[in-house]
Amino acid sequence: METFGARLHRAVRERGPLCVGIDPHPGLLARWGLADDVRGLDRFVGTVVDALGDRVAVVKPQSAFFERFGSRGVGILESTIRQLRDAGSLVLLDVKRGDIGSTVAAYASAYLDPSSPLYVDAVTASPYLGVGSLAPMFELATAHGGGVFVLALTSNPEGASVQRAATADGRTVAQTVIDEISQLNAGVQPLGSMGLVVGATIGETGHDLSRVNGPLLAPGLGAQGAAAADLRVVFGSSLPSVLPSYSREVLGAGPDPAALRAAADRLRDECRAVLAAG
Ligand SMILES: O=c1ccn([C@@H]2O[C@H](COP(=O)(O)O)[C@@H](O)[C@H]2O)c(=O)[nH]1
Repeated sequence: METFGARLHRAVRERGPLCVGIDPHPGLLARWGLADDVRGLDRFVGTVVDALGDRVAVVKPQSAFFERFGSRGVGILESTIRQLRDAGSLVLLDVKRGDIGSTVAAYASAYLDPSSPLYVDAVTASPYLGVGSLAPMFELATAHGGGVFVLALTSNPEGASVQRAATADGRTVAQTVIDEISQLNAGVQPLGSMGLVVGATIGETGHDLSRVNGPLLAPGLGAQGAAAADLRVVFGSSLPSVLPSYSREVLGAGPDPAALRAAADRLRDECRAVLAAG
């Protein structure tokens, strides 16, 4: 069985370094001329999948925008996941789950067990009940070739007061998360399957990402103000492991499928140039 790290490595080589988020904000539905209801959601997501599913390495549905329509929204999420996987994109579900270990085990089976209707290639997870509490996710992901992206240094300004707080040994909270994930990926080739989320907006923070040996998801590009060139400052020598992620910046180009594709291609090429120069 091929690991998630290996599958991601191949997808990025074949399709380029880009993750596109599916975040159907009410404002975007309106701009696309769609109603803020389940039909509008279905049309919006269908257009994105048809336009991008066969050319983008990773697609990241944001679960919140589906959940807000209840069971019918979650039903659309299920079919979206299936269609994206059929089209060849890796699916990273942005759900930021975290809890005590026994509950994390249930989240793991919801997203990382191939028999689940919401089975995806990877999920985002929150480490604030302790990275160790996420062990059932790491274990199920490893067993089935999946991945987990753990929040480390998030793109929002409010994150810093928690994530950069000092622990008893002097490291920041974020650095302890980074170090624990690095241990899980140690020695794995070509890339570990346990990733981190590090926002492109955060600037130079002095955190050491050099031993992560896993993918670094970089949200915050575009709508939140960061540009591809900022990746250099944030990631330095870790640039080759960065997976740049854009949602509204791409989705705002719709609903014309050709315009969606052009936006994704342009951002992928910009990021590829920055990552290659690193
Ligand atoms: O630190 C983080 C972690 C996750 N996100 C998520 O990424 C997208 C960003 O959307 P844009 O439209 O590109 O701003 C969204 O789903 C967030 O929940 C993040 O922004 N920062």
